[in-house]
Amino acid sequence: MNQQEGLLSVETDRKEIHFPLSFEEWEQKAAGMMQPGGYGYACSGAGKGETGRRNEEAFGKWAIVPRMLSDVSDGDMSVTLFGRTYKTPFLLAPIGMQKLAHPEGELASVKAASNLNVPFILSTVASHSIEEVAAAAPTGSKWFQLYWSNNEEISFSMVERAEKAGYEAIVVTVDTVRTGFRETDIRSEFSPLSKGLGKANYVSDPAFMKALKSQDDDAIVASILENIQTLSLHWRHIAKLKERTNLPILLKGILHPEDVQTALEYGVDGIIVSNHGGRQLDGVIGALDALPSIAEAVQKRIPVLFDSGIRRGTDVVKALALGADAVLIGRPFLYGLAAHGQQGVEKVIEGFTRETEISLSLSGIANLSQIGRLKMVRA
Ligand SMILES: Cc1cc2nc3c(=O)[nH]c(=O)nc-3n(C[C@H](O)[C@H](O)[C@H](O)COP(=O)(O)O)c2cc1C
Ligand SMILES: O=C(O)C(=O)c1ccccc1
Repeated sequence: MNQQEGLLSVETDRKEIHFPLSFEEWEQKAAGMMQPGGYGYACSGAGKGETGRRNEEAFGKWAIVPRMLSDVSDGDMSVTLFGRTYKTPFLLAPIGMQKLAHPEGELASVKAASNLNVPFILSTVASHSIEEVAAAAPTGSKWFQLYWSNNEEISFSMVERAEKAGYEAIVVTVDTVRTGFRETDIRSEFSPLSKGLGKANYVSDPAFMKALKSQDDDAIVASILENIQTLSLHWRHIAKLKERTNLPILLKGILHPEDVQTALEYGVDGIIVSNHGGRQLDGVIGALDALPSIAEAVQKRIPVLFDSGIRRGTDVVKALALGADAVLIGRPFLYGLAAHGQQGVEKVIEGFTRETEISLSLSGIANLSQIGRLKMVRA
């Protein structure tokens, strides 16, 4: 037995399960569980992987200057987003086609998120539909991530379904007007959408089915591929969406402070600083390096969330100290799902919770409202 694995173990029916602890261990375990094409799709990035590496390296270039003698006995890391309070500053990032990782797909991860009071963001290209995911975790907080469809009636229809099913926010991903140049997938000829793994929200959508010319599998896949790439995506689409829903709208993939100004003018309710985990445009700024100027532009008027490179609790503290209100956990939970299903996702969230709590105490921060006391310097 690996000594570190032993630190996080539970007994079930006298059979002990040993869970990985660090991100690297989860990733290694997931690699052994997933099909090579699927794992390659999940772990790799666009181009030569420059941005993917930069995302993780960015954390090492910032150092925390902790505060002492601060009485951190009343530790509280709760956060309030759009009127709902969560005990931890985490969300699960929208990750498409989770059946690639585990047969229970999104149903396992939404249950884990719901059990631990973490909002779950369902992808447009999920393996389970908006309604199935809502039924699996009726009381958990759920948000819906929208890939704008070329046929916008489909977008509005999905948003309406999400609203009806009790989802609490719409996340419009703006960095994916087309898929990035992903060499790993080109080489392995891996296309999960073509396999039909991301069709659940489409085939259950009346507007999509109405527009479909033929109902055979190839036509469905072709129509999804056609709809998902909206090169014309523009602020005017956000204005239209605003007219169609009362739910808060967040933009995921903002990196430039001037886009924040425009977002505020369009009445956007939240920003997610992200470069899609280095999967879209290679060569872009590390997400953490973009965060301070975005937070500066937002001036606390709307929530700023963050993802891309969060691997452990100290990363969470750094992102919060640099201006994020909460962070999205991406690949770490996907690997938890691949390795141990729902329980794996729970273990990953618990690991983040534990390390973040310890790190905040040792930084001299009892309550997240005091995070501004923490100085960050270039390491
Ligand atoms: C396999 C995979 C699928 C993803 N699918 C989506 C998606 O459907 N919609 C979306 O907005 N982002 C998607 N993302 C991006 C994540 O939401 C998030 O931005 C990214 O994983 C953050 O990087 P990290 O996981 O390296 O921390 C996906 C990421 C991965 C790894
Ligand atoms: O793979 C991804 O990162 C992703 O977001 C995506 C984009 C288009 C289709 C399927 C998934």
